[in-house]
Amino acid sequence: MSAVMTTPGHEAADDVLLTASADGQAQLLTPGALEFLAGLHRRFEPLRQRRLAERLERQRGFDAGRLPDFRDDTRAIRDGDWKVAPLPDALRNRRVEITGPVDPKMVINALNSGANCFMADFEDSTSPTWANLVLGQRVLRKAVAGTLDWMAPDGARHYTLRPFEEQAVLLVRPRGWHLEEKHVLVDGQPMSASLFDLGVFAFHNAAALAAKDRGPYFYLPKLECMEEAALWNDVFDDVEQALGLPAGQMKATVLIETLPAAFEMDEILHALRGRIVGLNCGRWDYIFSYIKTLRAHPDRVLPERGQVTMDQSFLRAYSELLIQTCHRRGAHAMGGMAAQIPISGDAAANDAALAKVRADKLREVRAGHDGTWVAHPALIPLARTVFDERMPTSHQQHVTRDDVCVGQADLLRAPIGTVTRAGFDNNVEVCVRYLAAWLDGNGCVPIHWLMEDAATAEIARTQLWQWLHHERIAKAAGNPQAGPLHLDDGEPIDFALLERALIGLPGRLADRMKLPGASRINEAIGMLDRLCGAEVLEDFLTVPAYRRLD
Ligand SMILES: CC(=O)SCCNC(=O)CCNC(=O)[C@H](O)C(C)(C)COP(=O)(O)OP(=O)(O)OC[C@H]1O[C@@H](n2cnc3c(N)ncnc32)[C@H](O)[C@@H]1OP(=O)(O)O
Ligand SMILES: O=CC(=O)O
Ligand SMILES: [Mg+2]
Repeated sequence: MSAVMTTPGHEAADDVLLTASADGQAQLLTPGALEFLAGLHRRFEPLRQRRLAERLERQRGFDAGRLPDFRDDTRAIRDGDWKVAPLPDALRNRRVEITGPVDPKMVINALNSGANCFMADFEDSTSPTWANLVLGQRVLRKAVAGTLDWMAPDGARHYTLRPFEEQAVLLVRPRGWHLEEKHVLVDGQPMSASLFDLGVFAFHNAAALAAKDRGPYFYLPKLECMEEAALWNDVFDDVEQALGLPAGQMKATVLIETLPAAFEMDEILHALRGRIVGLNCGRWDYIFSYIKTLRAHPDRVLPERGQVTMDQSFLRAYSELLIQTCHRRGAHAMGGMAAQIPISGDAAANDAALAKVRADKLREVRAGHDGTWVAHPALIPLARTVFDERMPTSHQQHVTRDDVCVGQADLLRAPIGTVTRAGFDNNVEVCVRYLAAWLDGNGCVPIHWLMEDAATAEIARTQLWQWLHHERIAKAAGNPQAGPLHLDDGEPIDFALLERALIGLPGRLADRMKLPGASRINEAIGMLDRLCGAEVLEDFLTVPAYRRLD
């Protein structure tokens, strides 16, 4: 193999070019690993591109007035009597799962947290700087090997892992199909971020996991249809063959977090039936996807973010359909993330936040979910108590929810509500602060004591766009009388309102210079202004933002 030298000291396999360098990269991206990644790229990139083109085509249909619906051509799958493969022991009891970005302290804290599972996240909560990705993969490799430790920079605390049997079961969430890894060029093309994240993790950890009677377990984000699930399945088959793993050793849990995917839950389970272990209600991306998918439907505008709660009927329908579908097929129906995190220094506010999380978990366990997510270790006992009290068995697949009857209209019904000035301003603030932190390498931040990540920020961004463009969209949809939307105090939602909110924002931020990503706030303001002003809604905030990273 003739190696191509890129950055001095960073070797790449034939026709693989690494365009950046980070600590420990040479031990991770060895010639063997790069050859493996190049193989994945060459075999699957054309299909990925086809699936992405189909997304655009599907969206063109929705923009022309069509509404998402259950497919006619897959009726036999929905009506058929089949089950997914049996679940591995390690993923039978998933009542509390903690999630978080992949820095060493987080990973150690999460694995030690007492949760049943830990989803190490390269997607919504990680800003994909090259340094973060390389560090994250190194950290996970050490975690699987049992050698991970971390010293706090001030030397005050040394973090080490609990014994393996006491650790949460590790699942990894690679980035979605829409993202590229620009630092790895194969034959001159950037490789898929999904294939990079999954490929590097599987390549380095499959053998060590197999030795512990585990496998590479993944959460798959932002799928839109069964063909995308089938693509993942082909990738898993290919990786298993290449690494000499038994078929089906790699497991998948799919996030149902796009509106189109809610109409294909059976089909997605079927496409991955040899390895899928569950579906998860990724509620934040789902709300974002609802807005994005129905952007050209002026009768389906959502009220402000705070009013779009899981008890709204379209979200209840989605989660109940997910439970019914999973339990019919022998898969777990995982709940999702409440955004509240513990509030320090204000006992009353903390009690109120925890009460909201408790109510959310209670709703999930009563509805029939087999487990749930928490964003913070302090929420684990609360979630565990709620599930232990009402779910004495390791899961509740016996709750078949035959009473649930969800049709197209139920999944699409827009909630009635309002947009307040505070809600509008909060969307602006969340977008700007999140984007600034993300550009600075931090993909998950607390803002006003709520966990904010790429999915929650996307809701804020797309809502602003949808409200601001409502009059134009409504006229294009055939309503020449349409006017702008209004705040509940009567002020029109227009670009003047946005400009005032953006200009006033820096002055409203207390201790601005201490905020994560403080130095990039003006850049984030400029980006949000452009994203909101564009006639065409950008599909993902992280795509233009990624061009500014590294
Ligand atoms: C929509 C979705 O996709 S949801 C999934 C993606 N989002 C997530 O995973 C959110 C993960 N959560 C987080 O990143 C964090 O909880 C934040 C950013 C919201 C808040 O973090 P912090 O401000 O550090 O919280 P806080 O100071 O209260 O943390 C206390 C301790 O808990 C640890 N901690 C907080 N959250 C987590 C977590 N998710 N996993 C592991 N440890 C955690 C902190 O590292 C800290 O540890 P230390 O005492 O050893 O220093
Ligand atoms: O990934 C989870 C979500 O809610 O989005
Ligand atoms: Mg998500």
